[in-house]
Amino acid sequence: MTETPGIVITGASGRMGQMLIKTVLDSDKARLVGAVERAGHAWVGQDLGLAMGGSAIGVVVTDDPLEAFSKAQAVIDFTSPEATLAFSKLAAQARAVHVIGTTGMSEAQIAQLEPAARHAVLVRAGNMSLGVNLLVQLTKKVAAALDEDFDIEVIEAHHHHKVDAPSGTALMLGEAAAEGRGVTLADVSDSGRDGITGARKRGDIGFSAIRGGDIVGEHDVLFAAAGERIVLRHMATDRAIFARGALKAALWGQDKAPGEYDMLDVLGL
Ligand SMILES: NC(=O)C1=CN([C@@H]2O[C@H](COP(=O)(O)OP(=O)(O)OC[C@H]3O[C@@H](n4cnc5c(N)ncnc54)[C@H](O)[C@@H]3O)[C@@H](O)[C@H]2O)C=CC1
Ligand SMILES: O=C(O)C1=N[C@H](C(=O)O)C[C@H](O)C1
Repeated sequence: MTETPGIVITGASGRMGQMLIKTVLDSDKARLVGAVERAGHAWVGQDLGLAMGGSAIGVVVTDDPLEAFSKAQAVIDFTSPEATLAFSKLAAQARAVHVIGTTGMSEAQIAQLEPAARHAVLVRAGNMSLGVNLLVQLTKKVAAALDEDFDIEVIEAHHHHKVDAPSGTALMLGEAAAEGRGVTLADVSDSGRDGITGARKRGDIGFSAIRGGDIVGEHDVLFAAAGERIVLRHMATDRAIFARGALKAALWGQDKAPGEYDMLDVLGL
């Protein structure tokens, strides 16, 4: 019998790291073969199960990503832009599928993933859930059907720890709306309104961010015209939806040619 793919989780102690570890441990389609944390983190050198407050599982948390990746068929990475860039090179070296959930990457950082994608499969998405990826397609469709009499606004809400705005999901939805309208998001994006901003420009796609408490992630795409409004909404109440999507991507990537992919490819949407 062939072994199931071995998975390494980076950012093991994080909100998503811990959810991903539970998801892989619960799955009969994959094995957890490594867990990576940043150098100096209290979990490094500890058994992962004990560090998470349970019983020992025989996986020791390491701060040496290459050593961990060399034993794996996939790396699932929800960390920070800088860490993700470094991991992309090492995952490519190990020929492991690199599933990237990290958000807040600049255009320049995203461009720097390209050399890794020549040697390995990269799957990157600002949101790995089935629901949001369906919403992306719906947004594109609705935007294509309506003209600029409908103002498009993307409104997102997240927990108070989140460090980037607009969220990766909001940007995916904005891109989808722009694509549906046949425009480039960078030309029409309007975020961070404050002060005397002037009236809204026709055709702009606006972004607003709410941060508070333990909100997992909520996204509205509002199409507002004179006399009527359409609201497309996704509400995440459990981070398991992102972890399930990421594991699906890691398994999907096993027999794919090197290159950059997203969750629409994985889900066939
Ligand atoms: N694409 C998606 O579906 C989703 C994406 N995210 C994104 O995932 C990222 C992480 O989110 P959270 O888990 O909430 O953050 P978090 O702050 O709880 O976890 C990040 C973890 O990465 C670790 N880390 C940072 N640098 C590292 C390095 N060089 N080596 C190893 N570990 C390192 C930190 O120590 C921390 O444990 C964010 O960018 C967030 O927006 C979150 C949820 C869903
Ligand atoms: O940081 C988070 O928590 C989330 N980040 C992703 C994003 O930036 O859209 C996905 C999800 O909304 C949760």
